[in-house]
Amino acid sequence: MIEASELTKVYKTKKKRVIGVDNVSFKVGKGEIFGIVGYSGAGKSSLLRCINLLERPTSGTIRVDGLDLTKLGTRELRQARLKIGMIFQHFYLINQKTVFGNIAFALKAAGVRADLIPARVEELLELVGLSNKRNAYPAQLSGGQKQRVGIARALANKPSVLLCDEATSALDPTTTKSILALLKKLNEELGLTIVLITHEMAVVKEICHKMAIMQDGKMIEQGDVYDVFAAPKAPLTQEFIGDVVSFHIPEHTLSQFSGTIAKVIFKGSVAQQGIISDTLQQFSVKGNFLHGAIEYIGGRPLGIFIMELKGEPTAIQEAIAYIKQRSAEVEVIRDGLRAFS
Ligand SMILES: Nc1ncnc2c1ncn2[C@@H]1O[C@H](COP(=O)(O)OP(=O)(O)OP(=O)(O)O)[C@@H](O)[C@H]1O
Repeated sequence: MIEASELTKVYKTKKKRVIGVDNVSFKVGKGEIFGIVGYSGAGKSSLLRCINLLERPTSGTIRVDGLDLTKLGTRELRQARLKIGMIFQHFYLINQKTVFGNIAFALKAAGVRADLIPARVEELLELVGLSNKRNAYPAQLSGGQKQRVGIARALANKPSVLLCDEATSALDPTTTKSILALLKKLNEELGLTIVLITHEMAVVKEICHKMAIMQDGKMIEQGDVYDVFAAPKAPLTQEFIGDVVSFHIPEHTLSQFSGTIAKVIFKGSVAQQGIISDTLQQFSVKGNFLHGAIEYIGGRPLGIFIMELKGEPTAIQEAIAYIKQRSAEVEVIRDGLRAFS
């Protein structure tokens, strides 16, 4: 559906050369929601804008529905872009037009016959839950309602792809949830492929199937959201995940426990908790749960626990190795204190 290969975007100003996107490759399958996370300046907007060629990549290719957009002429590119909708953090609605007028404008601009426009606008208003606001002006709408107009406008020409540029960053948490729920509904009901950029990991956790982390123009890690949450590799990925799944135990609290402190992450089934207690019993290791939760990512449980393990050091090592074999990730945060004293 979307295939970016070795995309690079270099900005040249009079004084310097800035690499916005640095040799990035990724694929997004049809009907997937792909989230790109990174701090400000990481290159997210530049990359997103390369997908519909709002920014022309300096090198590399971008294929959407099999078409290499970098090879298209102006006319063909305009046609291809109709199949790639886009929404923005600041909505960019036309203030002088009503909600109806804003959506109708997108249809008119795409050359839709005038007599077909009203019915299609009504259909779109229904889809985004704004039928009762058709005659309102943007100034009379809340942020969430404005974004719904933005979404309706982006979907006017029945695109197969929707690009979301920090679409919920200007919204409060409750409104963010309702917009994310709408995007998910559109993804499921229309089979819409969505690429979103955000600095909020909660957005990715809420609706994305796949994700990537960007830093200094590069994609430093990518994969299924569940797998990345279960075993983040890059320190920046771990930092972002820590925003939504935090298991920080203060030093002074940890110092009250003398055993080995381990973080245990197990995937897929809540029942696996039993594996840990059975294993500890088998190896004569005592375990204390200090902190823990089961997070649901895309509906799949991911158990994350901080434990104190007490016993003979070799028994602890064996128990950890055994738990690892049984589908859990174990990271020793601190070795036992007394065991080594
Ligand atoms: N038009 C431009 N001219 C020169 N440099 C640019 C231009 N657009 C972006 N950049 C630079 O490219 C790099 C990536 O910027 P980009 O806006 O893509 O990052 P971002 O992750 O989207 O950040 P933000 O969330 O703040 O927009 C930055 O160093 C930025 O200054």
